[in-house]
Amino acid sequence: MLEHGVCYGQAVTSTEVQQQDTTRVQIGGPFLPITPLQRGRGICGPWIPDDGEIVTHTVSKAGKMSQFLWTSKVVLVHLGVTSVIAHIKVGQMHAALESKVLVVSAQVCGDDICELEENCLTCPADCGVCPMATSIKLAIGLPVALICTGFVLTVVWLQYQKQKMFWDESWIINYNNIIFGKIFVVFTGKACYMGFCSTTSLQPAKSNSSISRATDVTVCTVVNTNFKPGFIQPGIYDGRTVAVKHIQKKHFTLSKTIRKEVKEVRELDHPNLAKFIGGSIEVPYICIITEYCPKGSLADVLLNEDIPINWGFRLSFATDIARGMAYLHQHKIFHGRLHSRNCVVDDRWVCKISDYGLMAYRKEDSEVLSSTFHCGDLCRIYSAPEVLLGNTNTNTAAADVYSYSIVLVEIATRSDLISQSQTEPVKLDIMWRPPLPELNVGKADSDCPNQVEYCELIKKCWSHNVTTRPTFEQVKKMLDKMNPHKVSPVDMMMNLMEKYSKHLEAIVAERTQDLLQEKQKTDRLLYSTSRVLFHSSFIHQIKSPKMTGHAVCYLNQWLMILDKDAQRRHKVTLVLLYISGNDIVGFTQLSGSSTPHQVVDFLNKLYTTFDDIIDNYDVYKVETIGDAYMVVSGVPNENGINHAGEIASMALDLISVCHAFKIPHKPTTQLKIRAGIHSGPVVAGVVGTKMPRYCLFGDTVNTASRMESTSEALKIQCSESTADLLHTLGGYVLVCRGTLNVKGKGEMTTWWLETKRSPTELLHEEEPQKGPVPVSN
Ligand SMILES: Nc1nc2c(ncn2[C@@H]2O[C@H](COP(=O)(O)OP(=O)(O)OP(=O)(O)O)[C@@H](O)[C@H]2O)c(=O)[nH]1
Ligand SMILES: [Mg+2]
Repeated sequence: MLEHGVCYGQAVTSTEVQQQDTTRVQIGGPFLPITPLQRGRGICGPWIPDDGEIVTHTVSKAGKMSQFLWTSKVVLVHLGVTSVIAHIKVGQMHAALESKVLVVSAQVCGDDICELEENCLTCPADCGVCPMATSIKLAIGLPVALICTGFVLTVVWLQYQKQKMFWDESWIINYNNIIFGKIFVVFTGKACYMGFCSTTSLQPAKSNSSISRATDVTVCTVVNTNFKPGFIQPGIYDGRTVAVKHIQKKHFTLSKTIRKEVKEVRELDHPNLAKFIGGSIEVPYICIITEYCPKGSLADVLLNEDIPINWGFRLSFATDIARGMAYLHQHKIFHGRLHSRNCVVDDRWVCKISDYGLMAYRKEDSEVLSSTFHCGDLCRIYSAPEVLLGNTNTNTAAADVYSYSIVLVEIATRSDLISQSQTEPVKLDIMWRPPLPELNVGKADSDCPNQVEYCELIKKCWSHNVTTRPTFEQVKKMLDKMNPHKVSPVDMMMNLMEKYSKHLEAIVAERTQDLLQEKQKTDRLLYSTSRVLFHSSFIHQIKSPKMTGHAVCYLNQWLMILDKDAQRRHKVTLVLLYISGNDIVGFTQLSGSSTPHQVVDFLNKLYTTFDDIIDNYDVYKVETIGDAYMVVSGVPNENGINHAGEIASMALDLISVCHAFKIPHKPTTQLKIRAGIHSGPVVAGVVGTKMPRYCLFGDTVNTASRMESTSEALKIQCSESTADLLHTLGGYVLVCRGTLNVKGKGEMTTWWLETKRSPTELLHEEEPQKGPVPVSN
């Protein structure tokens, strides 16, 4: 059984192990490769034969670990649970120790041996790095290739676009497609503004072009003498308003230079640049079409004293120009003609640079190529000294900065330096500078927030030393520093408008107060007048909330309201009282024998007494004409059949008061009045606009009048219809007068109204009266 021994002394190499197809196992501690019967090499056993029998044997020697030969370890080649039996011989004593161990495969990555179980993925250290899979190669290579191709294509495309843009002629506008309105020019004494008339008058341009254009040129030449040969005309192109700048050229060639210029300006896009839209190249309608800014040029805005421009606005304009110019310079475009008329203000109060670039395109026949400003000598004030001296190219960044300094002065002073220069030839001196603005410093809106820095900026910008002039980027920063809490122009405008509206509100409140006071006065007047003219219920009606919207003070509206009343017929009772001096002498005689003053005094006293009485009844005094006093009941407020009773009771009161009434200037003369009452339908309404009166119309009025005229002094005559109503109401004593031949009416039975029984009298009556009151003839 112990035919195989374990021998020590020499370890095999891994190559050998591989070659010998052995398995290395380790049961703790250093391992030994096991090879079957390598006796020749001094190493033997233990080994496990193929039959699976687990047999091993070793001879142990005691000793220290360091002495090498102490171990009794057995190296097995069988995986799984196996027994390790150690036969130990100490002297004569033999001992066998068995230990069960689990033998596992030991793969060591990093031993420079690529085991079977190992591969490039699990152990690249031993087996080497796997070659890259084709899919990975594709996954990496494809995007890289795509990116590279994309890049190349983009470059090519950009180049193509550049070339395409260069040759592209879509910007060329057919002049016929521009619709022009009539130009109007507003003189403010200092500046001219141009704008549109109503769009209804718009006509296609060419039809009347020669005349209208000539006129337009004349207008503008007159206004801006010598300043500009061209002019800006607003027009409508492609549905939007555009600024059309005509160029006076007899010939036009779309040269490469012009194509290049156009391409340059078409590529520009900045909120502070008036956008180039296109141009017409058809002689003689050569023009450049740009975005139209409705507020006009900066000069127009600054010189218009009606526009409140606080310092927030001014700095905003200055910043806008600096931004636009910085953008232009960034694109290597130098303006060369920067002045306040080439800065335009849009409807949002944003300042934009106009007339930039396109030097060859806009060059007019009359211009010398080298000249910069169209405005000639007068525009010299904007030209940098080095330009005037001809030392440098006309279009330089520094020259633009110099021009900008003059614009800054204009912004600060709101003055027209060009007009002033006409009277000050000194400005033709290249050393000339406008005086630095004297600005108010303070916290108010109208004050410059930082006068020193603003003037410093101007000085730097117009410095004679070109190199010390700031760039527009620096100018922007300086302005930002000056105006740290800047607000957008629209917000500023809103603030201004808010202030303005508050101011307006105060004015409106004041005016409203005045109006209210006036209204109160009118109401008072109206009340007092209407008390005379109308029944109080009308006034109430008119002033009721229902009538809101009808201006109380407008009499015509009253008439409308009251006229509606006329559409109805009312059942009313009317009394007409007529004054007669005595049986023989009527009112005419009475007034004939009295002074007018006495008559007025007398009537006033009488009617005041009457008016006091009628207040106690549901009646409405229709009118008093001379000696006639007409009262009605049943209108405007209907009251069933009570109108007869109300009028009857009132008439009795009036007659009784007449008994005691003393005519002031004839105290001994008994006042005698006649009264006649009739009930029937009337139409009520207000007629006329002058002294409008609530009048009653209808036969009832005539009949009542007949009742009065056929009545007797201090008596009340009633028609049959009134008598019937009074009988129905009860309590009235009526005596039938008999039959009367009434003019226009024929035979009429009439009644005298004698008295009215008091409630107590009525109670004491043993038998209540049935039917009509007993009548005594
Ligand atoms: N409302 C409005 N007015 C403009 C516009 N552009 C120019 N203007 C006005 O038209 C006037 C004439 O403009 P231009 O023909 O360009 O002449 P200029 O600007 O004075 O001078 P150059 O441009 O240097 O030739 C300007 O002074 C402005 O008052 C605009 O877009 N809108
Ligand atoms: Mg211009």
